[in-house]
Amino acid sequence: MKYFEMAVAVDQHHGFKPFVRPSRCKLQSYSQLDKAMLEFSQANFKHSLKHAFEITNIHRSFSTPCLSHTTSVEEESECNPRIEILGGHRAPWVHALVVEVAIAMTSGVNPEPVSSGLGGAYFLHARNGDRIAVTKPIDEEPLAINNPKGFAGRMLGQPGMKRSIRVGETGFRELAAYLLDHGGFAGVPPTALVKISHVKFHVNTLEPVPPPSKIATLQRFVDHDSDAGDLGPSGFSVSSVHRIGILDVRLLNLDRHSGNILVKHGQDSYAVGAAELVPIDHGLSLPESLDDPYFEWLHWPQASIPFSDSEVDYIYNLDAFKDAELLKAELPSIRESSIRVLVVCTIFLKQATAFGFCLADIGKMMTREFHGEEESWSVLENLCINAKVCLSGGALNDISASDNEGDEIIDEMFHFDSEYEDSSNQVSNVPELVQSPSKIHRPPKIPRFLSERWMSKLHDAELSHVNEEDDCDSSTTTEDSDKDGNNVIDNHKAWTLMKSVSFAVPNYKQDSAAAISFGELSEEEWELFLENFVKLLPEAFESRKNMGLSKQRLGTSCEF
Ligand SMILES: Nc1ncnc2c1ncn2[C@@H]1O[C@H](COP(=O)(O)OP(=O)(O)OP(=O)(O)O)[C@@H](O)[C@H]1O
Repeated sequence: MKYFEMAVAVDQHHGFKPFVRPSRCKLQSYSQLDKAMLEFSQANFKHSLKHAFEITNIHRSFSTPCLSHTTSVEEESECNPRIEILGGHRAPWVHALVVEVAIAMTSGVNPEPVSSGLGGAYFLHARNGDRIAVTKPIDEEPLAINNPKGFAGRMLGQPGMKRSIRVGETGFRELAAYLLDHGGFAGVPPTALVKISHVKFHVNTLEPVPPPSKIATLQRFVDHDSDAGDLGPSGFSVSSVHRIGILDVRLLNLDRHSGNILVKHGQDSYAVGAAELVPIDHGLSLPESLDDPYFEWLHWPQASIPFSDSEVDYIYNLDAFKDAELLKAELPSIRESSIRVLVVCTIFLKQATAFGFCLADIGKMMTREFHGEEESWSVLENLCINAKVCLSGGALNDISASDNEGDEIIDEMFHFDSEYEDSSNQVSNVPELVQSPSKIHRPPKIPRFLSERWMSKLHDAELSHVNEEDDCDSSTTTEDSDKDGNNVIDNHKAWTLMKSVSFAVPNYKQDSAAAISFGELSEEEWELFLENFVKLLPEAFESRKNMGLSKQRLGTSCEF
């Protein structure tokens, strides 16, 4: 049983800020505390302000580490540890977590640096020594200026470990993952974005400096027995694997390695399928452009088991646009380009599930393939390239007229972060494995579906699964002559043509420097892109299914 006194402090920048200190009021549970804190902080502004003034003296006299009502001058001079919520106010359990941490900070225990991982992470302890939270300051991320593990060097906002995610922006994504994990479906631990002041964190300087204020993620510590890297997957429950996989697909998680999955054994620690999994570390999710995800579960047998009815229901009820609104409301710092990646991946997941694919099928379609030293676009990326090709409809006729203009249109379809090239020169102390490629290549060549060159390529391509009618239609009716006798192509016919061939042509060669992004599209283009994308899905899925079935047939008919 815990005893708390609750109060709310207010400042003009951050609104309501809860603080507590051990006291007389009795609460039955943390959920009750969380609810009470939330209600309290949402109370009438004037009342809370008055209350804040009333409690200011109590706060000071007790030297609590809580959120106080102070001016910025007072704030500077005050040196008690402080914590305030910057993001996640309305998320469940967040207030209880922050309150608990605030109380723990009274004990003056220093954060315990976590040895694993590439970024700076710290365990926070309760007075009794139990770990209660993990905090990760954003300036200690891998490559960020104060990284304590030798991976420092870049400025906030420059490309990070993954070029599609900037340094200093992984914290938003950790909170986004928690916000999007509706009903705790995947079990992302309660997470908030906080500002922590007057606490000893790492700073890369030899000068003695007072502990700085840091923006950090704060996540509930989850008791666990090991991580997924310590065990074979046979012990993991099917639903745990599916739920984490569903989250990863929605977020296009680039970093779901086994160390980012905590394992809690069931009562019988050796029972098959009994262990529950807890996903952590979502900082490399929601990239600004499509990228190559890493899904550790991809080859676990559980991922090939069909989704259960309740999982299918959950997926069916996902609303990509509501999720986008949620992120915009709760996390204004998340970029539109990342939100659009969420929308594309959610639609892809929903449609693929409705088509009957299992988690492994879906994960594979999102992952790039390597052939020798060459990497090829994923099925999802190919789809998006094709849906973007359709957007250039207005300019399509121009492509055949001039190679240069055609190149421009192709360039527009891919995202090249010119900052990347510039910023890579400023990198220092960055291990070779994460340095930028020395040369930025041209974008991958994609078929110019209206140029003569591309048309002839199409005819050469193996169109085994394309039905004859479409084939015949596309070859005879898509080209007309303009008044100068040049071939021009009607957009509608072009669409029909593209639809019929887009999954028959070989994967376009992937170029490591290119990425498919959506942030640059106007609202109108974005809507049109999504329309195109959804139209293309059934054909792509059918094609994929046929590939799978033919492989299966090959397998069963083989005699050894
Ligand atoms: N919510 C949590 N509960 C328990 N332990 C945690 C939690 N979050 C992180 N940890 C522990 O802290 C370690 C480092 O955390 P995390 O993986 O998030 O850091 P990172 O620096 O981003 O790592 P990476 O190099 O994998 O990106 C984890 O391996 C895990 O042992």
